[in-house]
Amino acid sequence: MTTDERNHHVLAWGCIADDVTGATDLAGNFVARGYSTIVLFGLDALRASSTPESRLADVDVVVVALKSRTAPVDQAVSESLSALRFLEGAGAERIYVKYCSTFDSTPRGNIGPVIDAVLDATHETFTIAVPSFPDTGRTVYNGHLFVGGDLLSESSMRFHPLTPMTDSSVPRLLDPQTRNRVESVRLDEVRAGAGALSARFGELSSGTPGTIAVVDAVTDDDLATISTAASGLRIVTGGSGLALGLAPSGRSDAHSITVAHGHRAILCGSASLRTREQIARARSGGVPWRKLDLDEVRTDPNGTVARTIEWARSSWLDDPGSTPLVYSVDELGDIAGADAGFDAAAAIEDVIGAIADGLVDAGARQIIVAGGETSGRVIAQLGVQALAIGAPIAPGVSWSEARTHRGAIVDLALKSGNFGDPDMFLTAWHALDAANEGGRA
Ligand SMILES: Nc1ncnc2c1ncn2[C@@H]1O[C@H](COP(=O)(O)OP(=O)(O)O)[C@@H](O)[C@H]1O
Ligand SMILES: O=C(O)[C@@H](O)C(=O)COP(=O)(O)O
Repeated sequence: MTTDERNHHVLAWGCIADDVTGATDLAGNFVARGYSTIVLFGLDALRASSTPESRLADVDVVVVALKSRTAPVDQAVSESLSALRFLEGAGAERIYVKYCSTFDSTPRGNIGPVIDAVLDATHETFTIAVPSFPDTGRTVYNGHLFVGGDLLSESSMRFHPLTPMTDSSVPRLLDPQTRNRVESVRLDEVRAGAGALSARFGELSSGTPGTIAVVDAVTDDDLATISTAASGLRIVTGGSGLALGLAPSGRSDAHSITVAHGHRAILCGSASLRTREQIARARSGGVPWRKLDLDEVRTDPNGTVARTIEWARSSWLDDPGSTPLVYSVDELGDIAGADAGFDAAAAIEDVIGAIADGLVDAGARQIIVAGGETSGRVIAQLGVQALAIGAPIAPGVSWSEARTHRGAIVDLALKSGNFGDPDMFLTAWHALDAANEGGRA
């Protein structure tokens, strides 16, 4: 934390994340570099923080978590601008626009329109776009995004229920979304070193309209070079990986959360390949499970919620340490298309949100939620306004501490669809168990 002459709190970074798991992913990476970081949710949380000093004292980074990735473009832009105004009011020196490391978007947006709006509002004309997050297998080479060595368009992301990714070229994906010029900065230009790269950014930053440079990065060292070269930029954009390129802050107290005592549960609305692997591994590991029935969700959502909560209660009665798992997709064929006659995605989000609320009322205090959209719904339903970041579980996933609208303290692991080891639903609890003695994780 730094302070200016008027002893006014200055944030090193203010971040605008387009979904909730993405926000905790980014926050975890800032924490890993020693920045004390808080995640705030949506506009209500921002209004509640109109006197940021109390909530933001001793914080280096604020990540505002929106649920704007698949919102209508106008809404995504206006919410992002509200977040920007809040962050600027809170004294943010630099702004980080966070989107998915698999560039989840449609030809209309929302990545391009949000970047355009943030550049306009800050009177900046140049920024970089860096989706790479090598620790999770996402790399960019010659402008092409790879997921674990496969082109994005040949990865499981081509089947995403909301943002199917069928092209791998980041410049080609971004171009129809933005009013700015899109340029590609290749790996050899990155490997030429931070000085040369910074000069290249300088060349690209002249002229009208403005420019968004999609920068290749294959390793954490590339991210460090980009981060150094971009140190003069007020606005940066990317996945969370770029934060890992920052020099360490030197702070050793960046993460710490209360270990909440109570039952455990796992809630998955994610259809991602890795989540499906984690579900299969948990089921074969003996975790009690319940798969949501789409017909029942459509015809009797309230009954579905009530029966699921009752089932979880009976699992805990049988074994108080059990981790009941609720999910909706085993295989791609389970995903209801637009022809299902109802908005299955929204209905499942609503049901999982209500189940989360009921489970907390029933005593759940440690919960894994899989999927960004799903996590956004759960956070809204629980009325969570802020998250503190705790122990890491896997690249991009950490435990966090929340206070619900009824005042319960709950530890949450909000897991991006494709993140975490296949056995994460069995092993993520170890970080809390290990910290139990001291009560902090
Ligand atoms: N069986 C299903 N049919 C259609 N949509 C579904 C189904 N199960 C889950 N969904 C929806 O798919 C979306 C998954 O998005 P998200 O939660 O971000 O996870 P991920 O991106 O990992 O798939 C959510 O809106 C969820 O409600
Ligand atoms: O950048 C990433 O990959 C993640 O932070 C992320 O945003 C993933 O989104 P979901 O898969 O929708 O959780």
